[in-house]
Amino acid sequence: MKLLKSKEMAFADENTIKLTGIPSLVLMENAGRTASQIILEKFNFDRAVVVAGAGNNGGDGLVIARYLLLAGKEVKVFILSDTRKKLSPDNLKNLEIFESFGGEVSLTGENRLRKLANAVKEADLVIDAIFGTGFKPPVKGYRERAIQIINRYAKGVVAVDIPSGLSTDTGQITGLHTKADITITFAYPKIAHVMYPACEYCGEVYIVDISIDRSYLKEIKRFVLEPSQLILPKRKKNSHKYSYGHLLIIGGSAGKTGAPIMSALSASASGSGLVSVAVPQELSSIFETSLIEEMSIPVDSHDGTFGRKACRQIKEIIKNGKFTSISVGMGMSVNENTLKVMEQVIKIKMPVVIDADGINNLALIDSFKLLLQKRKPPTVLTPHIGEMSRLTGLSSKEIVENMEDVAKDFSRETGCYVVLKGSRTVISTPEGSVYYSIRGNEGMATAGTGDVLSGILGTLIYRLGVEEGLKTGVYLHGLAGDLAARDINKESMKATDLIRYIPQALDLLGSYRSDYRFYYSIDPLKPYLEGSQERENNNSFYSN
Ligand SMILES: NC(=O)C1=CN([C@@H]2O[C@H](COP(=O)(O)OP(=O)(O)OC[C@H]3O[C@@H](n4cnc5c(N)ncnc54)[C@H](O)[C@@H]3O)[C@@H](O)[C@H]2O)[C@@H](O)CC1
Ligand SMILES: [K+]
Repeated sequence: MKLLKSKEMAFADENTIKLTGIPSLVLMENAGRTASQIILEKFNFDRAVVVAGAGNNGGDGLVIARYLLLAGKEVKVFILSDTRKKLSPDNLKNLEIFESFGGEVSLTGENRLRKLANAVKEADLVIDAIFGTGFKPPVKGYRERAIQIINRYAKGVVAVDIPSGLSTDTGQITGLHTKADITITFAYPKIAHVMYPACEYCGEVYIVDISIDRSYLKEIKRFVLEPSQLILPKRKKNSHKYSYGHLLIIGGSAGKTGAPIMSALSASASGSGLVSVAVPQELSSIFETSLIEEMSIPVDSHDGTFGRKACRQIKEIIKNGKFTSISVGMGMSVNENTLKVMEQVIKIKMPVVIDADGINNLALIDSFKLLLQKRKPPTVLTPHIGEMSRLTGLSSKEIVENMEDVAKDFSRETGCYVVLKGSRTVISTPEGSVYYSIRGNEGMATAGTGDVLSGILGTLIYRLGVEEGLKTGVYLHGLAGDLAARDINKESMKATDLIRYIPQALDLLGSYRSDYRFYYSIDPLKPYLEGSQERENNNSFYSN
């Protein structure tokens, strides 16, 4: 599904209203009606308080208030404005409708905050409709105090569109904001719903189809990866091992033999027909004993790393072998000879995934951007934040706060695919598409998980084509991590556990089907991934 910024959403809203003839009040009705349905399904409650702002987010809140009233709930509405004159036309209209249905509304400027606090204390649930996509920081005065009241006293919070006080277009926190149990957004998710730390305050995110004309968003090439949209590798009955590719892994050095081994095992688990690992000769016996199905190719070594002749030998190996893609860099170390190996590898006309020390070596070559630009076959770089910092000279902070732009700029400049790994992983393509993955968890912040990814990606870029291979590979890797976290725990899980969970992750992706509904969760696999601890913590109040 697409992932939007507030301006893009406003553009689609405005054009839908102007050019399709659907009135804005109908969009608001669609938004509020389905949102109230979600609220009634997800929560057991009698008393709700709706805290509404003066804009259209508040208008949505008033529609929700009406449907909750019709459902027999006790509903109190507080509008954070000192006068009705400041309300947006659709907000005011829905306020009047709500009142004609017998609803109770308090205009809450400076002086009714005590009343609001008492109502919030007594309520089972607060609907936060203060600010939506029209929010501009900072929050001040009585609105700030209203948010403090919600944060202090609310037993449950539903955010309409976004927790009020969060800025839609960034994962960064700009000031005080509400903290929601669930967030119900409209048409498409926005950046704050998926990027840390903001997304932690959204709770589970639901997306409601409000009848926006999608043709106005054709140009947007920013997506959240969805399991139903991913292509999976398939086997043909009439086939042989060469039908499924031969991945060449290049890496390893003394003390870091585990990295290419994990990469090789992951490649086999994700469906590579054959896997070979080119390694420093003196470490060869380690690979011979650790790898059974995968082959190792010893090359010249010196002091536990690649030797002087390794570069030429690797060139020959590739010339004479029938490889279909290369993953390079895992545990390779950085020295004069590995630098030469990297210089050689990027000249080879074959799709390549460059990871870890492959990136660190590359960053030391003066003209590395030029060399990348010159490459005809696809190049994939899989940097974590530190490696991206080495490639770009940007600080970690700059990268974390602008993952999409940093990855996109690098792709544009070099013609490479970038898989920028962090608490969220962002994929960017040379054509300017960006994919966000919401899969994976903090348990994967442990040594070796990147090596696992390099094996999966090296395999799937051949099996599925580069773009689809990266999308499926990144999601699969995160899903294996989420399954491991569910069954083991986030502290104890290790990179090798991820390899063990690749089969189950592939099965889950293969069996998952989605149906069209007026609303859906941003994470449809969540029910499959809840650990025993989460299941126990789910009290009957938030029932799903
Ligand atoms: N037709 C549409 O455009 C639709 C809009 N929808 C809703 O409308 C929302 C966007 O509505 P709006 O553009 O009216 O904006 P919002 O309702 O998000 O917020 C804007 C209001 O808050 C005020 N405001 C913004 N930042 C402030 C601050 N820091 N301190 C004090 N006041 C502040 C603005 O002056 C304005 O009154 C969406 O989030 C969504 O909930 C939905 O009803 C679906 C259809
Ligand atoms: K809100």
